[in-house]
Amino acid sequence: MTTQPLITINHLSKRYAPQTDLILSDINLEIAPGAFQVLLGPSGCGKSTLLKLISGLIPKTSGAMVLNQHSITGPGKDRGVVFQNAETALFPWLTVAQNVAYGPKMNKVAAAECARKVDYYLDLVGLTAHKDKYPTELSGGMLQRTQIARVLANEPDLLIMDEPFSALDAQTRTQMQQELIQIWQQTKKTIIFVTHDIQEAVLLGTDIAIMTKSPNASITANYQVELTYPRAITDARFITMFEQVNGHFFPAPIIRPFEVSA
Ligand SMILES: Nc1ncnc2c1ncn2[C@@H]1O[C@H](COP(=O)(O)OP(=O)(O)OP(=O)(O)O)[C@@H](O)[C@H]1O
Repeated sequence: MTTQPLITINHLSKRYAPQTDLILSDINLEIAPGAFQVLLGPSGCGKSTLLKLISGLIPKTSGAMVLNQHSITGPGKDRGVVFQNAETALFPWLTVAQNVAYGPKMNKVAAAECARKVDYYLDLVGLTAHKDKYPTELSGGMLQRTQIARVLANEPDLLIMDEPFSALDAQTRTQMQQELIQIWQQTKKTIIFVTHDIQEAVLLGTDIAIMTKSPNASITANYQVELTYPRAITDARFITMFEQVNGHFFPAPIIRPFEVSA
């Protein structure tokens, strides 16, 4: 990495209770400013645990995490977290616009600036026409867009996303993936995005870190994906990347219909 990393993780380990296995063991990762870093691993390997550590929501067992040249010791305004379940992350008694305004208001941002931020981020996620609706009146995709706008309105350096699209139907998910790439390109935020979906990882990431199973989960590779956006799953280079990543989890070659012999 030639530029100074935004975040550096060195020899990070985590166990939840004394005398129990390490969930994460010796995690090492550098993330460049502006990267779209995907964390890809099997269910239960500790992806959410790693995100919670980076978010400062839980303490590490050992190792170091440095963000913007400061050690991570707790939650901070420099990080914003987008959760899988947007419904529980939003305040149901506030409208879409009020949910987005919540963070800036808490941070005592002046009313005019707060209104400007709300307008800007609602426009960015395509929700201007729905700003007066309440969360119960929104679709799954709209809920997730609201959550993204709400987090972005706090203008964090790092957007931390924990399987944000996994509860959505396939069509909405594809649309949200495309929209997220546009949001990322427009805001130039650094994103850490957890998924266990290999296709989603190759569609989105500039970098894809491969996690092994827990206990003692670690990162065995961090692929730089050289493909331009928007990416097409039918592109030969996409398929090559997919197969390379897939090989970490399913060593046998993928059998395609045209390869199956009668
Ligand atoms: N608060 C906790 N106390 C004890 N063990 C925990 C706690 N939270 C998670 N774990 C354990 O840590 C391991 C990793 O869990 P984690 O949720 O981080 O994995 P994950 O990769 O995000 O899983 P998934 O993809 O299924 O969401 C699991 O064995 C889980 O049971």
